[in-house]
Amino acid sequence: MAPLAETDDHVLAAELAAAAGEVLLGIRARVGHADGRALKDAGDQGSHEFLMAELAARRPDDAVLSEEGKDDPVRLESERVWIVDPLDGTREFSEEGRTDWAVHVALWERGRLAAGAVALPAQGRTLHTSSGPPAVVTSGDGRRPLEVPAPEPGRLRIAVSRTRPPQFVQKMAEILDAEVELVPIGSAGAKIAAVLLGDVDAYVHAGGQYEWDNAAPAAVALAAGAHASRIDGAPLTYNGKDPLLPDILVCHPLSAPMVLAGIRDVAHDLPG
Ligand SMILES: Nc1ncnc2c1ncn2[C@@H]1O[C@H](COP(=O)(O)O)[C@@H](OP(=O)(O)O)[C@H]1O
Ligand SMILES: [Mg+2]
Repeated sequence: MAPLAETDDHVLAAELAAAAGEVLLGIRARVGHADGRALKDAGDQGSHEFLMAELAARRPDDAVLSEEGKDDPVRLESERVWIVDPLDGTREFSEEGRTDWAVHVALWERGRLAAGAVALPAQGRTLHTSSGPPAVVTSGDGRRPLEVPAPEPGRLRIAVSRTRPPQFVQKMAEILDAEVELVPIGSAGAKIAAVLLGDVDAYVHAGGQYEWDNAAPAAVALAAGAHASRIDGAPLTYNGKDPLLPDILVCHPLSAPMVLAGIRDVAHDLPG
């Protein structure tokens, strides 16, 4: 672990997410894909245990909210809470050859997301916040600043869940004043990374999700200059008593008014 990680939360988030990714790649190689359930369980557990041990050692005073851990109410009194999803896109992790799964490590501090990292181990890259350029992507080729690319006029590629796309999204695609393509991708982190890397233009999700599914990706997206909000346009808030955070929109700020208006026109069960 680089010495900087001892004082810099961005560096720690990035290093832990990438290192947990290495743990997961090792588990995938060792357990194999023959028994999908066994592989999913080994991945969830192995990455969770690694992250819990590292956070306990490196930030002993901070609270942790992990998808795989028991929710400790002490986090509601804490000023600093790490919100982690040890393996997002568990289903895709268990499918041979798929690269759309991620490790999420975010830090919530006094009401706001202070740092975040999304490792995409099978893609060999990690997107994370930084104290230099606000967001960066690191890979074998080094490190470069990350800025959400502007959309091509008249075209909108929207990433959606492979298994649980929002009910309204097809209808919305039909009414938007653009050529819309729906792109199924696994993992919230992988979908938001696809927006930030320019592979798609937006991510729309509704119907269920938890803080660990989107805290780290939202932290990176906001740092990269993207729009990230609830699907009614309200800000995303974290470390709630109930960690349910069922919907999210991430896109370039230029696309946000059109997509928010499209959602408003077709969705009848919006929150709030
Ligand atoms: N309707 C829903 N209710 C609860 N969680 C949901 C959900 N839709 C998606 N998720 C969670 O969001 C993550 C991304 O999902 P998807 O790939 O379908 O977009 C997954 O996390 P995990 O893989 O950590 O369980 C999944 O469980
Ligand atoms: Mg998840």
